[in-house]
Order: sequence, then structure tokens, then C-alpha cells
Amino acid sequence: MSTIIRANGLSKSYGSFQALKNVNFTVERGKIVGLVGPNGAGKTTILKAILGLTSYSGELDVLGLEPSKQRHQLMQKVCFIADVAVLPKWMKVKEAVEFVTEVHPHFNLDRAKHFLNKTNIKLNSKVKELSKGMVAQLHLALVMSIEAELLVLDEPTLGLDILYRKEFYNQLLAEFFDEGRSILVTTHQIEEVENLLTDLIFIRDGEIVLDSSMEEIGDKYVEVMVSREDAEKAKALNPVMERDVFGRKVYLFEGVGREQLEALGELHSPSVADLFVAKMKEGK
Ligand SMILES: Nc1ncnc2c1ncn2[C@@H]1O[C@H](COP(=O)(O)OP(=O)(O)OP(=O)(O)O)[C@@H](O)[C@H]1O
Repeated sequence: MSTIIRANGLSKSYGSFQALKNVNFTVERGKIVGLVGPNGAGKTTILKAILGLTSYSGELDVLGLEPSKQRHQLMQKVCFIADVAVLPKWMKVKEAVEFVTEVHPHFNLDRAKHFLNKTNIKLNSKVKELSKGMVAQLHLALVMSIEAELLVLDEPTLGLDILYRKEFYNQLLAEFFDEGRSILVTTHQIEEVENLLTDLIFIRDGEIVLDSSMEEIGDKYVEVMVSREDAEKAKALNPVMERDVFGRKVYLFEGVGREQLEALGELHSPSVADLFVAKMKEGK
């Protein structure tokens, strides 16, 4: 396994406000990592640092390069997308394809044509004549044809309806992703990426509050539905979250042995959304 991104003590301040506080994480080759956090947590700031679009302090290595100093070399290996539903409206599809061919040295035109042939998109159509879903398909065809080692996606499916959002991720998995590449994606829609991710990072107020593989999460976090009589026993084991479901209590535990918990009730894996809520409230 090789490391694609390594952040060590990464910090960023805007004036006296510290948007990133000594952040450490790695992204390995062949991984799909979700960077998830509430508004203002610092996700975009991390992506901008990775893409060499903002200054920072601390160490940051992306594909062996230092983004703040080697942006040009980096852009030949990295592909970045924010919001697939937007492309210039006046452009014709073939002009969009020509544009990417010119600006990206690793764009594979045949591959793009192959993807577009599978859609109803005509090369002579203008972007403004396409539906939102078709714009997303076009965007995806362009992205998947760039032979980049790292794909960075910032809220890529914003503005798309659920069908296209699912389709977007399915296609990305089937046609783009392989063990030689990595994807780093920020999103608010945790539910729709949860089955896709290999690794998960939660960020809150400029600090990383969870950084785990999905496998580790399954081992470390367990939910138990407990009858009211056993509620005190459950509380004694320091759950990280409690909620009411149909008159019973559901407790979420971190790092508590399964044997201990099995005595209280049936064990479940929490959804990433529930884990997110727990981690965002922890200590507040
Ligand atoms: N140019 C800037 N000047 C001052 N403060 C900034 C600037 N850019 C970001 N910030 C602040 O830094 C913090 C982190 O912002 P960032 O955009 O990274 O958050 P985010 O997690 O991407 O949020 P969102 O989900 O809303 O896009 C926020 O409090 C934001 O107000």
C-alpha cells in the first residue's frame, strides 16, 4: 500500500481564526475516503490545501509533491470536481470535450467518447439544452476519462435528484475506481456514500474527531436496544449517545466489549449518520 496524501500537523488560520487545528491524516492508494463535517468545519479548507489553492502551515505531501509549491506538477496527477451539475451553459458538448483535451495532459479522448456514446448526449448540443442529469453524465464522462491517480470531489452531487446521485456514484465505482487510484470526497449526504467508502474521516471545528476504516468502525462502534429496566446498566458503560425508539432506549458504545453489551440486548452496527450525530455532539 502506498500513501497518496499525508497531512502532518496541518493548520490554517484566517486572521486570528483557526480553521484547521493541527490536523493529521493519510489517504492510501486504492481507498475511497469520505471527509464529512458540518458547515464551516474545515472540509473545503483541507481540499484547497491539498490542491495547492491556499497557504497552510505544517506538512502536506500529495503524491510526493508539496501542493503549495508544486501545484503545476500536482495538477497533472490530480483531478478535482465541485458540483457536477454545473458546466458553462453556452458551451457545446464537443467544445467541453475539446477544452478538457487541451488543458489536461492525461485526458483520454477515446474513453470520453466511449462514455458519451452510452448516453443520449449529442456532441453538437449546447449545455443549456441538456437536463441536469445529462450535465452530470457529461461531467462524469469527462472526469472518468482523466487518468488521474487522485480524484478530489467536493460535494459532487449537490443539486442532483436522488436517482442521478446514486447513478453518479455507481458509475464512478464501476468505470473509474480501481486499486491504483484514490478518491477523496466531501459530502453532507452521508447515507448515499456510506456503502461506497473504504475509510471515513469526521471533522468538527477544524479538528479530526474520527479517522477509521469502515471495517474498524464496525468493530469499534456498536448499538444496543435496551429495555427501560436495563437503562441504568447501559448508562454505567458510558455510551456516547442515547436515543428513544418505540419506547425503548438505543445506546451507542465506543470500544466497549461485545460480551458486556450482549447481556443488555441485541447488538447492531450504527449507521454512519447516527455515528456522525454522536461525534458532532460529543462533549458539547
Ligand atoms: N477566506 C476566508 N476568510 C475567512 N474565514 C474563512 C475563509 N474561508 C473559510 N473561512 C472559515 O473557515 C472555516 C472553515 O471553512 P470551510 O469552508 O473549510 O468549511 P466547510 O467544512 O467546507 O464548510 P461547508 O460545508 O459550509 O462548505 C469556516 O468557519 C469559514 O467561515
